[in-house]
Amino acid sequence: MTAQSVNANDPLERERAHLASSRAALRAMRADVEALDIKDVTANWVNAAVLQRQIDERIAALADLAHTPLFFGRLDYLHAPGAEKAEGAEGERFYIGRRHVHDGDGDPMVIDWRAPVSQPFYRASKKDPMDVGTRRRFGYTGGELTAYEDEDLTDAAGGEQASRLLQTEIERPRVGPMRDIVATIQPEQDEIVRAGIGGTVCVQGAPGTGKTAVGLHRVAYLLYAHRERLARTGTLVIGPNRSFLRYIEQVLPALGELNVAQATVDDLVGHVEVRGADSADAARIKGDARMAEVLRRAVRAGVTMPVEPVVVVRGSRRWRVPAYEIEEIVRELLDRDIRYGAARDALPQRIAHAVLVRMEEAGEAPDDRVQDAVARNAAVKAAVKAVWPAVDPAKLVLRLLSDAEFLAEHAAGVLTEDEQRTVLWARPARSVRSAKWSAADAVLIDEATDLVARTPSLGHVVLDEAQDLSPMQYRAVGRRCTTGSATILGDLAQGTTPWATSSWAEALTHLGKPDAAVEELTQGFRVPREVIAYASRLLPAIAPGLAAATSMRESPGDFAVRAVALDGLDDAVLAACGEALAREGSVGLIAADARVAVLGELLTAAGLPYLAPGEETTEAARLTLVPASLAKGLEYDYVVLDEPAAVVAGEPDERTGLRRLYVALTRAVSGLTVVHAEPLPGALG
Ligand SMILES: Nc1ncnc2c1ncn2[C@@H]1O[C@H](COP(=O)(O)OP(=O)(O)OP(=O)(O)O)[C@@H](O)[C@H]1O
Repeated sequence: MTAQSVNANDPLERERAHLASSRAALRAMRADVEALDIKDVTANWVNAAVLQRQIDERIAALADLAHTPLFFGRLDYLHAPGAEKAEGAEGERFYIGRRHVHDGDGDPMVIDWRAPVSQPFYRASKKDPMDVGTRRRFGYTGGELTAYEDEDLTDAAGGEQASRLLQTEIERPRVGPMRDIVATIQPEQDEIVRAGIGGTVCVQGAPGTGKTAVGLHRVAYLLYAHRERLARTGTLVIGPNRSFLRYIEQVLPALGELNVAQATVDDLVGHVEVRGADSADAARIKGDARMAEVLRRAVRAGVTMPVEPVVVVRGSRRWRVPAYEIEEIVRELLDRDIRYGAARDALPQRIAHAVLVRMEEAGEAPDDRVQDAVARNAAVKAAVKAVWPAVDPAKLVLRLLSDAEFLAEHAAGVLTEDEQRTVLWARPARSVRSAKWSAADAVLIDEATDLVARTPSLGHVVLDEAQDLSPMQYRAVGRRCTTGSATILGDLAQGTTPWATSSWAEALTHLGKPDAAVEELTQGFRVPREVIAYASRLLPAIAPGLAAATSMRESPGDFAVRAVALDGLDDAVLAACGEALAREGSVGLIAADARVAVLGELLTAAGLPYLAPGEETTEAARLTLVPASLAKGLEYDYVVLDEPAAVVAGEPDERTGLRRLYVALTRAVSGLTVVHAEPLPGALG
């Protein structure tokens, strides 16, 4: 492997020339789209608006961003791809980049990283060169092409060597939001990114192993490989909270994908305004999958067997369907596995059919229109209303949580009496609007809504930080991809909810994808070696059996644990922040939620401006004050961790506390300073 820097008249100049002409070609592609005149092709303004929006998106996607290099790699194939590998068959050269660029003749100048031809860039090795002779990686400095590095894949004898450019990319200081990793996706990551759309993949990975990155690149890949299908069905990325979503929101647009929706689980089930909170016990029971059975029973409980016949009067004739026959229809609908609302819609037609049979027996020849008319007949409507009443999902849940008898009736044998008491509201709510709904209640309403009418399925859903979901939340996500697939990302050791999952097999079952493959990522790209070793001391207590991540970072990282006297804590924390700010990159001060207000005042008094998590760090504003509860998924170059014991004490039980601490300890990219006055918790002491 050779790394080279600027040197006139060398291959680097030729590569720069290719970059310049590729950029010119991209500008031309953009100009072509901008010049499109849609006046002649659209007959009405609705079409015109839709088309114009598509054109605007295409123009945006064709932007030449100064700081995202147009290509980052080159593959020299030994033969033309697909051609006979006969002797003498000529090889072909492809530049690999974020998007496809072609010249005026339509010949490719840059190939999209997601194209099949690009795959060897990520996967080829000396053992399996995939018909590639040379793999070239490019190095950029501020948008300028400044270096390249070649790997001769035909030289099977020479060992595999780590790439300098890859190493530089991994060690690069972080500022601003999350960035894409297209230039450096690793083989085991690529396998997940390019997994087929048909299957659901679940990824267990220690902190910083690239789960989020892999999930986002997988959506981008699927959109490329199945554009039409996913444009129709939709894609969605689910993250734990707003600040996390803001942190990741620029990755997909940078890859040219502007139409991927983002949401939290709470957003998905936003049927009511959430203003209340549950005790941990109540939330755990409300999140238990057994609640689905309670709801199923409660929804169907409104169905009552008819006692009266239905009598339809048409003209001078009366048609009578006896109660027992309607009961048969109702029983049959109950037995069928269809939604409550769909069955309710079917019932009038079924009763009308029974009337029509009688008409035919009497020698009439009614057609479909007659059946429709009978189905709309007032007597039929009244019967349906009595037998199969409409269900308002929110009202139903309101009643379950307010009315002990109603709950007992449907939870009998499913929830214990104790559990029933725990979920019942202390003060029953009067209306859906005035009720103090909790997040778990909203999930129950979502389940009830789906029992009434099927939730539409998306084409692909990415679920990040999945370990924190309750079984009922998994069900809520699962019904949004019943006919599609999902990518489930998480780390059992980072589960910090009282209902956090302890097994992926179980989680996948609740999600409705029990056959999904579970993959594990162990190579860590974020946390320095010493820091991950320190944090991993907590693993036996928080997730026995899980392996610690390795660290791909060569620099050992700065790591310090400072014990101070109780009255010296605040000053020591300020000093540590000052030291971190003297370095390059972002700084995160992570503290127990209860300490955040005090620390905020302290920073302000010290003249240190700070941001909230999710607000974009810039060169000018590099310090973020992070409540431990929002640290998940985020990363900072330097982390100052305030009083670990307080972080642990902020959680309802010790294991959850230690897991929260594990999350906080694994946010650092270049260095971590732990400042404490109280004894260090658990295995850290
Ligand atoms: N192949 C790669 N090349 C370069 N950087 C990478 C690669 N994979 C991951 N990274 C970087 O490592 C960091 C951690 O990645 P990411 O946030 O996706 O990890 P994670 O597994 O989701 O972590 P956590 O469990 O803490 O949420 C990010 O800065 C990401 O860009």
